Amino acid sequence: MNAGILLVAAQRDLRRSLFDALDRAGYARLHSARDISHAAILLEGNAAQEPLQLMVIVLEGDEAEACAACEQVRRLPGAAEAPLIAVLADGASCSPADLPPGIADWLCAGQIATELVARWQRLPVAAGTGAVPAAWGAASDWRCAFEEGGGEWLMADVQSGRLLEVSPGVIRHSRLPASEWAGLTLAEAVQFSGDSSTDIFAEADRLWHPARRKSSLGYDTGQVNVRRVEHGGSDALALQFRSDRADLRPEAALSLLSRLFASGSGVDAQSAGAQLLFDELALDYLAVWSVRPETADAPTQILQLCREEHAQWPAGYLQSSLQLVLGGQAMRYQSDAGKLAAVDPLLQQLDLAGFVGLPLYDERHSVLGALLAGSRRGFAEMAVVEPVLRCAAARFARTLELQRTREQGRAEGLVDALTGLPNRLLFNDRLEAILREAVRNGECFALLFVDLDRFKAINDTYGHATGDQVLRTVTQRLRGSIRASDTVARYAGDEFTIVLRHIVKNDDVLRVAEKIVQVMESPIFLEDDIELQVTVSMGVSFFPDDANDAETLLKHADEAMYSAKHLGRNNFQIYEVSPEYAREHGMALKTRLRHAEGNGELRVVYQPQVNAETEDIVGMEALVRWEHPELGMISPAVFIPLAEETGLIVSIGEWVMHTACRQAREWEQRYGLRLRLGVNLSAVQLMEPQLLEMVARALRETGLDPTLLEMEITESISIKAAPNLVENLNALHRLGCHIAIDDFGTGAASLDYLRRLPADRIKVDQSFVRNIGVDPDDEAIVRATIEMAHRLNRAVVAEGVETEQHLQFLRDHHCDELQGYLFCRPLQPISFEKMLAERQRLLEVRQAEPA
Ligand SMILES: Nc1nc2c(ncn2[C@@H]2O[C@@H]3COP(=O)(O)O[C@H]4[C@@H](O)[C@H](n5cnc6c(=O)[nH]c(N)nc65)O[C@@H]4COP(=O)(O)O[C@H]3[C@H]2O)c(=O)[nH]1
Repeated sequence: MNAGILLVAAQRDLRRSLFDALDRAGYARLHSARDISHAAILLEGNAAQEPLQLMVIVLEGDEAEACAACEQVRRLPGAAEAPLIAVLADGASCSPADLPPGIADWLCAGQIATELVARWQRLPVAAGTGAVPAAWGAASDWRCAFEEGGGEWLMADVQSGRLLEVSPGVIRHSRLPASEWAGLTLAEAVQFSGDSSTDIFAEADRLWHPARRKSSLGYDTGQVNVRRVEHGGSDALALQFRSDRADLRPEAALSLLSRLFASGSGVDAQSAGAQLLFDELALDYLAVWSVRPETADAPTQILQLCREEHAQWPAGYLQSSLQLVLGGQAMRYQSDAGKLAAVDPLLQQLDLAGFVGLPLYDERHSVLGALLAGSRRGFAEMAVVEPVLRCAAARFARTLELQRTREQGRAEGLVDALTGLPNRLLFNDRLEAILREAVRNGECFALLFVDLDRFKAINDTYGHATGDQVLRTVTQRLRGSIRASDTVARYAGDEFTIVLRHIVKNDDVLRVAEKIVQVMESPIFLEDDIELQVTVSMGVSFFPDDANDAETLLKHADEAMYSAKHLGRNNFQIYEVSPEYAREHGMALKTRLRHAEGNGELRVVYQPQVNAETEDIVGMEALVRWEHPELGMISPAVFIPLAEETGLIVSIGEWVMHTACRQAREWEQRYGLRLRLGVNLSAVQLMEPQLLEMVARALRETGLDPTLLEMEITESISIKAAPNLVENLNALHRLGCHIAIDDFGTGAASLDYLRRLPADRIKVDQSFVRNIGVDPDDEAIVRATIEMAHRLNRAVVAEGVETEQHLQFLRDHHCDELQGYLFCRPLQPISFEKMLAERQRLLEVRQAEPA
């Protein structure tokens, strides 16, 4: 039995690529972890310390960080002996040479899809770990190492010391036919430098030793390692040889790529990257050209390296190879580029035998330029040179594209001159950034597409100057209707776009949309006593409910805006998915949700609650997240209703309860802080006859003091419609747990709730808190709620505290505790723990200071 494969990568897309690569190859039991603590949680069930089949860890940062990460991963259950493959992330500043000992192999992040499985299968250690693919055949037979990939392996009989077999890699790289190897002794084939070879053979220690391997030119220097294996039923020695020869090998190519990627992406980095390619691939010519198909300008050379100093450079239009590449044709000549010389004066002059020409493409696959590389000797290892050049070409293309986008931005400006709002270009950029952040934090946001009704008529009747005044007034009104953290932009002539961030309930957005429609209805008074009324039609789409990407979200909001126009203008419409799509999408999500818990895709994050006066932490709310392998972080606002519909909420809720109680107990023991833990209970859970038993079990198994646990129940549950609700809550109260009423003020039964339920605390809903300083009616609700709760001896927590103004108001009105982004966002356990440790450190420093 083995415990499966562990994947550790901080970046979601890398985690995804690792998972996909192994999943596609048919490996089961993949534990995909964000970091070491997450990995520890996933391997928690591995108490028997079953060995892991493989561990793949993506390394970021410098050498010390990489070594620390490898050491930590080794300490996980079942990880001590498991083969470890390191992946160097693009940002890693450690080089392959710095990698700690004990790494079975390494590759670059960009190689995961193509290389990971092949490398794993090529790893000799893979053979001994059980569930390896059938292609490996009998685990004890080392023939697999000979059949897979291009590595250099030599196998010798222990008794006679004679070679049994050499891999095709040895034959290829030594340039000696198989017949030359047959019958040789190991000592004739490989010579160790320094040490006595017999000792090394005897110890078979798997360390890399300097050595020379026979070749057509005498010997190639390099390194060798030796292992004792069973081969074809008898004892054998397996030697793996790594040549130092200048010829580019896969390993050298990967190392080159990793250095290329580490060289950054600016213009200087581009020259440094080109120089690296030129030196390492031993090129005689390397050039990068740029072309702008939208203009009639001739292509320009942006970079050139050449060993021939006195070449007469023909103009670009005379270089037929360049013209072909700029026309989108890739060229690839291993050693016969000479035949192009007749038609290309450059190749003729440089006398190139090997030549590769690659178009540089932008995102839309238009040609932006060309990469040309040539060698007089030809390319011996074309199978390696070409992919390296392709990766380099993709990188040059990205830099070129970025430069052009920046130039375009500067030329067009990013801010609309009339209204001072971001223009379409800047808005699109911001929307992408908001989207990335929302994915990272599992947040929802709304996109509003606002179109002025009949604006053209205003322009035609009153002139453009009046039209401009109207647009400025509309801008002010839009800005006044949203929060500072939201974004409004002038998307085109009379179209505006708005992003409302951090939304918890879709109803909050509807309130803002209603408000915009209303404020627009007030007349606009212009110079010359002109009074106008401008109305808007608006469409709303939601992330992630309606789409996961910016383009589709905009498209959906735009479609909804057109339905608002069709419905008589001066209104807003929410994007509605077609019933079939909703059904399919919902079904697919539900199916995935069934496996989310088992697949380890659920996470619990924790948001601190602080004392309103001291701002010191007094509690935390546990909030669940679903890290879907394809869709990214899914907000509970999306999947809790699905979980409720399917009944899965019972097991998900139980998992959250256990995880959060265990975490709270751990922090309590480590920091001695008696932090209250708030856990949400859904209506479905509250009606469950086994609720009390489930909570009692979680408390018993984790050892958390019941008085530290607080159940958060939403006020929108109807007491009448929920059998067992009052009994369940009374029983939980008797157990010692606290009860908090969540979203207070949003339901119709607030007072009834307070009267009939054993509530200790109420949480003022964030839709009211958000409007402090904006809407006097909502301020009055917050004030009244605090007063009433205090009169009934209940404590009050305000949710969604985002600004200093909110804080001041709540303090002035004696709210007890606060929760919101002003203090802290919901945090992953590792970050929450860092915060607790930092708090403790500060306290200790303060105590140590003389009074
Ligand atoms: N805009 C804004 N938002 C803030 C701020 N401070 C906190 N929030 C968000 O407000 C929500 C507070 O949780 P809630 O009202 O219980 O509302 C929760 C709760 O009703 C439900 N939920 C979350 N976890 C669970 C769970 O484990 N079980 C159940 N049954 N429901 C859960 O999903 C709802 C949404 O949760 P989240 O998306 O995590 O959203 C959280 C939190 O991220 C702020 O300053 N500004």
